[in-house]
Amino acid sequence: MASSHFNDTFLKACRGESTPYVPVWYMRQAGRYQPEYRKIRERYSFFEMSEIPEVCAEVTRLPVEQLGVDAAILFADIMTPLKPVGVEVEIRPGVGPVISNPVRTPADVERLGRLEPEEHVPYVLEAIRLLTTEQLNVPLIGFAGAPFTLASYIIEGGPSKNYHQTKGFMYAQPESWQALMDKLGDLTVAYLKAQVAAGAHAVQVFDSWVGALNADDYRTYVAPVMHRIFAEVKEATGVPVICFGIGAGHLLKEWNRLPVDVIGLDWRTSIRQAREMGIDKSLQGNLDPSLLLAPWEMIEAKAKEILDQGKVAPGYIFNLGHGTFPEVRVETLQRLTRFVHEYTRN
Ligand SMILES: Cc1c2[nH]c(c1CCC(=O)O)Cc1[nH]c(c(CCC(=O)O)c1C)Cc1[nH]c(c(CCC(=O)O)c1C)Cc1[nH]c(c(C)c1CCC(=O)O)C2
Repeated sequence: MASSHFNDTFLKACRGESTPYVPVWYMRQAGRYQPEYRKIRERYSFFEMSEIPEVCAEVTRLPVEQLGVDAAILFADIMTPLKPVGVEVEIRPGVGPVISNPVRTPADVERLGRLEPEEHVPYVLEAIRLLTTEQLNVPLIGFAGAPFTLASYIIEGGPSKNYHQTKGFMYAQPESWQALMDKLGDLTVAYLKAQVAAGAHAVQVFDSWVGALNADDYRTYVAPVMHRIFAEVKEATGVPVICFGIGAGHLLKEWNRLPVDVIGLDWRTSIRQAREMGIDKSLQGNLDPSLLLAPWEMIEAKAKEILDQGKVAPGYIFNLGHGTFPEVRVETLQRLTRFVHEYTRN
């Protein structure tokens, strides 16, 4: 451990226990808004950065040291575990993952391989070991993309606005869709279990784009695999698990039935609304990241409003409603972190 004091406020809040202040971290807290990140990125591609354990660990640590946040998140991408099982993917700046051999047929689903974490992503596990045995004094969050969101990239071949190909595949080829969910579910369970075995203290599953489905279709086509992933990871590891997605306010009641500890909210649903809907898990979120470009007074007023709703009960973690982005100033996130800590310290 970097210092003798391990800050476990984030883990306590995940478990619904009381904390001396509201813990905070930011989605995409390692990224191009940091001059130090941009400097390292000049020398490596995205995947090179995350595949060299020392570089991965350095980039993961940077926001913890720079912003004073209460948790680190592994520097990798949701596409990381798909590369070794046959998905040809590159990360294009300003675009995201682009896949040159998209999945379009049942035969394409058959061809996807099985993930053996120690063999296929040893660098991820090595970076986690470096971070958790000596470098960090805050918890490390491991993560994975959820099957629907991963499927959306590998079927569309890249980012999408309406997910026609993905949902078309789901409706037109339900058996093959099920096979795909099973495969991606196995991959996600193996990947998350390996991350925790290597030292990760909690895991977040990003189902960023699942809000494209209505609640009935979510129940039919996606909820079973999500249930299995969370149940198997919880059973095997016992660490807190977080479920997050964008534009998924209409799915919150479905998520509340999953065996998760924390639900991550985007900015469309307030903490109060989620509680009024009967969501009884710990909550994480949800300042609109666009607000980070507004004058400080506006950011502070909105943060206050969110914190006033969150801090009334244990089981709350401050975060953004989605990732931070290149135009955000480091100073803004530093100031916001200080504000969250000071405003909620009891
Ligand atoms: C959908 C999704 C992706 N990746 C991820 C998601 C789920 C969360 C979300 O909804 O944002 C998850 C992710 N991607 C990254 C992390 C690392 C940890 C962290 O949050 O700091 C995490 C947790 C690094 C990254 N992943 C990516 C970057 C930028 C890479 C670069 O330096 O060019 C980073 C730091 C690339 C990426 N990868 C993806 C996108 C949309 C992009 C951004 C494209 C861009 O705007 O340039 C797919």
